[in-house]
Amino acid sequence: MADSAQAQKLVYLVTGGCGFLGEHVVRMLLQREPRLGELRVFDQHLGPWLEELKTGSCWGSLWWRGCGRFPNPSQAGIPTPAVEQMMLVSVHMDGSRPVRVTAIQGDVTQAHEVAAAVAGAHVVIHTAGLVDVFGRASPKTIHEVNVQGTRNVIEACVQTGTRFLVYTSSMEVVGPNTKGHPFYRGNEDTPYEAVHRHPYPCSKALAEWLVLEANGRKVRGGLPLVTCALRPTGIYGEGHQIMRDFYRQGLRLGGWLFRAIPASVEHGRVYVGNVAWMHVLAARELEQRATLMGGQVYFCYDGSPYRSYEDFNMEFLGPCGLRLVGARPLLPYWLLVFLAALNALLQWLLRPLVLYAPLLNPYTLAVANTTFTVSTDKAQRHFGYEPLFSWEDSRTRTILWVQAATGSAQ
Ligand SMILES: NC(=O)c1ccc[n+]([C@@H]2O[C@H](COP(=O)([O-])OP(=O)(O)OC[C@H]3O[C@@H](n4cnc5c(N)ncnc54)[C@H](O)[C@@H]3O)[C@@H](O)[C@H]2O)c1
Ligand SMILES: C[C@@H](CO)CCC[C@@H](C)[C@H]1CC[C@H]2[C@@H]3[C@H](O)C=C4C[C@@H](O)CC[C@]4(C)[C@H]3CC[C@]12C
Repeated sequence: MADSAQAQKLVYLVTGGCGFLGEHVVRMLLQREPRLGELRVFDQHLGPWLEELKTGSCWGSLWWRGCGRFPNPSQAGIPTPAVEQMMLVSVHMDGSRPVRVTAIQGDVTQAHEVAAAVAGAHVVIHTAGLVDVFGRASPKTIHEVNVQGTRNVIEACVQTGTRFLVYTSSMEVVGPNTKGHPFYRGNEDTPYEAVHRHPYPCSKALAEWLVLEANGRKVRGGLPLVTCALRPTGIYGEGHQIMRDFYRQGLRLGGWLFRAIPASVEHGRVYVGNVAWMHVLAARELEQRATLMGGQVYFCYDGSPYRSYEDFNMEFLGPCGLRLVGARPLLPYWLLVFLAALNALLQWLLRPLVLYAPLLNPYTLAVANTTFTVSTDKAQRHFGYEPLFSWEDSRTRTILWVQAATGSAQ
């Protein structure tokens, strides 16, 4: 955004700001976005850490909770959301600059709630999504949240005059595809047959398309909307629940995990802090580099090594005391396929009675068992992204988190 506006304080909205990635984006903005004046954290479930922030060393002043009125709702004639809101007034890390943080409990599927939250924001980072590859939610719900929710965010930007939108997409909009074709260290231009059947990747692909297609639409006031999409591979780091689940499973099995996937199958992984940093940088640069970045997609990458899903997890779980048994998969692949299909059948049979949603199903097996890694520098070339955290830092931080998060489980 223009140099003359150096002193201008910007209003950011992060949807899904209390999720695994969203929390890191929120914290990153507070730490690393000098022009942040107000931060709106929009989520269906507000995290308790938001309240804890006010007592942290970098936060202060006052906060209040209740049915507060949203600060700027009437600007575009948008009604205020009928949701509980929590408002925090904070100071920035260096103690020099006040940043207002407003937590908004809301649902992206509700257009009026989204519009009220977006009104008056300069930039929207849309990370809210229903991440479900285990069959916990219905395909309809996944579509509503991921596709209709994204449509609502776009329409809210158009109606209220917000010009900059960064969307958290996923590697899964590309693949692995249903045919199990490897994507070996590919980039944004690598040809690949992107064929999806599962509701989650289908919804992410459709939502990404909506976001990219909206680039250039005129927003209220007549200026064009500028959008881009970031595609993380498998994110890891502090707050990664599946990593914690694997650790707990290993503890239950006496400290052992059993190899199911060949070590030669590479699965792309990226540290959450670097993904968050990429979002902050992309959002910051969208105005200045609108022509270059508008309508573009970027894989999220960093210095994390190329490994199989299980070997990569062992980088963290090993130092926490777990061992991965077997240089090769202990079960033949056909048996895994059978077990995955059995799980799917059981899920279907039991659905009227109980939700059975194990980690292993035909889709997760296919993802874990198909090479999908990226090698690109597009984000560096387009908006100057360099990973903020080295592999060593990312690894250490994740290990410390696993140890702390699971301390009580031991
Ligand atoms: N975790 C990964 O490995 C990964 C990889 C690639 C892309 N992504 C994408 O990153 C984004 C964040 O994923 P995550 O792993 O942090 O998941 P998450 O479930 O931890 O976070 C998603 C957040 O969105 C919120 N949310 C869900 N439905 C909502 C609704 N209807 N209204 C408002 N908020 C709602 C949730 O409450 C949650 O806080 C998602 O869009 C996901 O598709 C994740
Ligand atoms: C076969 C099992 C033996 O141990 C291992 C199953 C692991 C799976 C549960 C996970 C393997 C790959 C993961 C996915 C991947 O990292 C990328 C994703 C993209 C993102 O948009 C959402 C999450 C996920 C689909 C992630 C989910 C868990 C895996 C399928």
